[in-house]
Amino acid sequence: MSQLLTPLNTYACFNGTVSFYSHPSTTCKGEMKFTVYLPPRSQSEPLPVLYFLSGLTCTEENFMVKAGAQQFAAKNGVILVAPDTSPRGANIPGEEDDWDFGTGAGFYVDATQEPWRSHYQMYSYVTQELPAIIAAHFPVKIDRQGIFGHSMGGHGALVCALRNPEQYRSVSAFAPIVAPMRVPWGQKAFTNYLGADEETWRSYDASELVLTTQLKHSILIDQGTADTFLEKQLMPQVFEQACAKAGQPLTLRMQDGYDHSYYFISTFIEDHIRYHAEILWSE
Ligand SMILES: N[C@@H](CCC(=O)N[C@@H](CSC=O)C(=O)NCC(=O)O)C(=O)O
Repeated sequence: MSQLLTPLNTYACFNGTVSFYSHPSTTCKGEMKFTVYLPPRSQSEPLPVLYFLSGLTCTEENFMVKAGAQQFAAKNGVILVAPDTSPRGANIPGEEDDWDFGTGAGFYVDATQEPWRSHYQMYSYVTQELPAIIAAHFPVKIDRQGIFGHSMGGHGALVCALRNPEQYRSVSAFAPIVAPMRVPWGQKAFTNYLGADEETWRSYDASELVLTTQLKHSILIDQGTADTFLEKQLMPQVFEQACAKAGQPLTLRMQDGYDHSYYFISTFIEDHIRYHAEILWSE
């Protein structure tokens, strides 16, 4: 597993630092990028770490620039990590053709189909390679990890947490794709990355996973009512019903008038970071 990091840029932020890094990924077989926010407390003690998975078209930069998360990470003593959303420059035919598939749209799955399987291994990258790199280079409490995300990244966060309940103590999401098997974005990605057999899709669908694995803590989801993707791509009611059936505690907050943008995320980011910090600092 590669541990070589190339520092790119560093910016002072709320008495801590936002830093951009690049590294050769053995999982994705190419150069990958991520950003880290180190709050001031990390200079004197190891801290919990909170991973943010971004949505379609995003890079490692969107969340750090637009969400306004750093001041609340500083206040609550958590390190933030935001990876890129796909491999880049893999030279796979068609990877740049669509904004909702290929580059910028890795969907946090391990592709099993050609030509994607050689590089598009975002599930393993996010759950294994990246945490190992973070643990090797930054002052994190490795037994205190949380994960959250937006849209495609909300789907990724829920799937990573439900498949690894011992690894992630807390999970939340903004406007997540909670039922990818039933919606066009998910069906397109899963058909191409995972193949036509829909049975193989279940292990990447939060509304299926929650029926068999429940988490210790309540899941927090915020969803805007003015989100243009709400009915066709997001369908939070499917996850709500699955959680009710499985007995999984869920706080689903329908936020009146909010859309799918980072204006929505930045409005509620404080609540999410406080939710994670309370769990990650407890016990
Ligand atoms: N085609 C548009 C819309 C793309 C978009 O809304 N992307 C969201 C995530 S959608 C689900 O995963 C996003 O986070 N965009 C980046 C941003 O900074 O807002 C487009 O190309 O923008």
